[in-house]
Parts: sequence; C-alpha cells; structure tokens
Amino acid sequence: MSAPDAAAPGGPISQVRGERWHDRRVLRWSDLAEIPADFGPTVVTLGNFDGVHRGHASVLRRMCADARAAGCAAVAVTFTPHPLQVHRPQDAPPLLTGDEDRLELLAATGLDAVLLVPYTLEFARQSPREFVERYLVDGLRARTVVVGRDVRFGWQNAGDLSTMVALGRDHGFDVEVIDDLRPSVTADEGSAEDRAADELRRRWSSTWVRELLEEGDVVRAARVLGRPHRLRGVVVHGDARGRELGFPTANLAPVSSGRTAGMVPADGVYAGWLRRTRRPDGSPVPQEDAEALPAAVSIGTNPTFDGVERRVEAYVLDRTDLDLYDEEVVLELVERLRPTLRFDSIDALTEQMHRDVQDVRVVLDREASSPDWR
Ligand SMILES: Cc1cc2nc3c(=O)[nH]c(=O)nc-3n(C[C@H](O)[C@H](O)[C@H](O)COP(=O)(O)O)c2cc1C
Ligand SMILES: Nc1ncnc2c1ncn2[C@@H]1O[C@H](COP(=O)(O)OP(=O)(O)O)[C@@H](O)[C@H]1O
Repeated sequence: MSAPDAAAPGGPISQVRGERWHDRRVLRWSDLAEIPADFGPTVVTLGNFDGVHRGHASVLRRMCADARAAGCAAVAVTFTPHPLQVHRPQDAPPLLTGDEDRLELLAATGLDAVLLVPYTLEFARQSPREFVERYLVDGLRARTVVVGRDVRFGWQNAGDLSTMVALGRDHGFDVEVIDDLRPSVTADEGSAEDRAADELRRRWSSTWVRELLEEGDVVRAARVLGRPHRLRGVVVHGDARGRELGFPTANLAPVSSGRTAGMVPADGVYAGWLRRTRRPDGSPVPQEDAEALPAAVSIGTNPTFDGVERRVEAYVLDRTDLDLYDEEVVLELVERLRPTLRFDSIDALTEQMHRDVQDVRVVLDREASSPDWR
C-alpha cells in the first residue's frame, strides 16, 4: 500500500499548532488500534530515546519543522521496556528516564504524537518488512521515515538502512538519514564542555550521560542532556530519624520497587530541586509549571548509622511543614557537593549538613540565574 493523499493530519493536531507544548494535545498511543482512521500523513522516527538528550532533541525538533512544512504530523515510535531488557536483561543499561519523563520530554520537542509500543518477544519476532508495513505504512501512513545511519529493526535486527530504503521504494515513503549529532563549535564559541567534546568528536549519547552519572558528574550530564538529570519517585517512610536531626528528608522508594524511575548517580550529597508532580486532586502538574523547591539531596547508605540499603532522600530547605508521604516527586540534580561520609558522631553529621545547606543555597542561586547547561 502507498501513503494516501490526505491533505492534513487529523483534527486535534492542526488545532493545537504553535501553542506551548503542555497546552497542546500531544497524542499518546500504545497500540496501532488507537490511531484515528483519518490520522496522517506522517513523518516518523524510531528509537529508544533514553534521556531525550540534546542529540535526540535536535533530531526531533528538526523533524517536527520538516513535518510542518510538508503538512504532515510528526510522530515518534518508541518502546517499553527497553528492547535489551527483553532480549538480554543482564546487559540492559540502567535507564536515564522512566516512561513518563521520556514521554514528557519527547512531547516538549514539538511532536504531534508518540506511539509507545509494548516491547515483547512477540513484537520482536516481526520481520523488518512486517514491522514497516504494519506500523509505518498501514498504521501511520508515513511519507518520510527519519533514521540514523546505524538504524536496525525487525527480528534479530535484520533490517538496516538499505532495507528501509528498499521498503520505502515499495511503499512510497522517503528515508531521511540523520548523521550523528555531536557538539560542533569553533574555538571561541560554546562551553568548554562543547569544545572538549568536539575535540573528541564524541556524539551526544545516552551512554555518555550514564558514564557521567556513574561518576556523580551531574553538571556535565546536564550539558549533554540539555537539562538537569531527574529522578521521579514515590515518597516512602524511612527510619524516622531526619526530624530528630533537624533535617526531615523525603525518601524515594527504592528503584528495585519499580516506584522510582531514573538512573541513580554516584553516592554523595547534591544540590537540587524537588518538584511535586500532582495537584491535591491527583491531576498531573506539567514539570514546567511545578514549583521548584530548593533541596539538599543525599544518595547513599547512611554509613554514619551503619545503613546497608542505598537511599535517595531530599531535605527541602527551610521547610518543616511538608507532608510528602505517598506523593510522587521529581528530583532534579544540579551539582554534587561532596561524597557520602561516615561521621563519628551525630553532631559532626548535623554540623556538616548545615554547611551542605549553605552550599546548596550558593549553587542554586547561581543555577536559577544562569543555568550552566543552556
Ligand atoms: C544534606 C544531607 C547530607 C547527608 N550526608 C550524610 C553523610 O555524609 N553520611 C551519612 O551517613 N548520612 C548522610 N545523610 C543522611 C542522613 O544520615 C539521613 O538523612 C538521616 O539518617 C535520616 O534518615 P531517615 O530519612 O531514614 O530518617 C545526609 C542527609 C542530608 C539531607
Ligand atoms: N523540609 C522537608 N523536606 C523533606 N521532607 C519533609 C520536610 N518537612 C517535612 N517533611 C516530611 O517529613 C518526612 C521525613 O521525615 P523523617 O523524620 O526524615 O522521616 P522518614 O525517616 O520517614 O523519612 C518526609 O517524607 C515529608 O513527608
């Protein structure tokens, strides 16, 4: 089948163009059956988009502009869980972002719709031709498919760029190849990080962000992500010690519980922001609109108290009135201040926590006025 000649994409899309992204209706589907019959034609791209870093975002923004110029809707096809978690869980990387943040960040690039496909072995068993015909041609009525040079798709990754081009010829869609995006700056422009990366000719990548987070380098991670790294989780009860110390801390549920998403960076104390993600009626607050509360974030096992479980906890500065239990919050990590230490006394720990709070103020004052990652 070839792409139909429909002049404009479906109704909601054309009504919402040009508005702020979270006022727009970005359509979310998890099944082909949810795509309206009159939707399309489309410009489509595929990928995991873990972290939606600067490389992803610039491809997606460019694709949205092309789609608009061509009178098409811009759609990303992505997968959950990560395909490696299905095929080789032992090799699966820690994900930078959970599905909710991934969808929110994808939407922010200006896309009209995201198809989040549940990734199962059954889905994976489709041949490259079956996948393209079902999803891109029949499902999304693709006019253009945007891919990286190293694209792989279909059972056992049998499809590559040449397969996609051949399928495009059969079905009447174009294939647009995007070369790796990397920092590209001249000697007197861009940040030191851009210049260093440019010298290495390193491409923007999720792997690069993971390496930086493993070292606790959230400052450089933010430069690759184009925003501070986030964790999103539900607040659970800890050992009820924080209040006694004078620093109540909201503890995120352990990542292993499935109630916290995002890669946990190296142990240490960080300056960051805590955002509440739901209104009292339970409706979601777009992260752009959620008030950012300044926070001192501790990641570690609390060795001063011989703890064994690794915890992520946040003390919101100057507040004692909060009740965050069972609430979902987002933590944005701005800068690592120091490693986690074992103190000989509780007084020594709390004295250090007071100093941490002062350091947090300095870092966040600076970040609020001129974020380093822009
Ligand atoms: C700013 C800050 C810095 C912290 N630094 C350390 C540290 O260096 N060593 C440590 O053992 N615990 C550290 N903690 C964690 C405290 O031990 C923990 O918040 C306290 O035991 C309360 O735990 P609870 O929330 O389970 O009651 C820190 C906590 C905060 C908020
Ligand atoms: N400034 C604050 N920062 C973080 N949490 C706070 C703050 N003020 C009150 N709270 C509430 O207190 C709880 C933490 O108290 P804490 O004594 O540390 O107990 P727990 O050991 O259960 O974490 C948080 O989960 C939150 O509901």
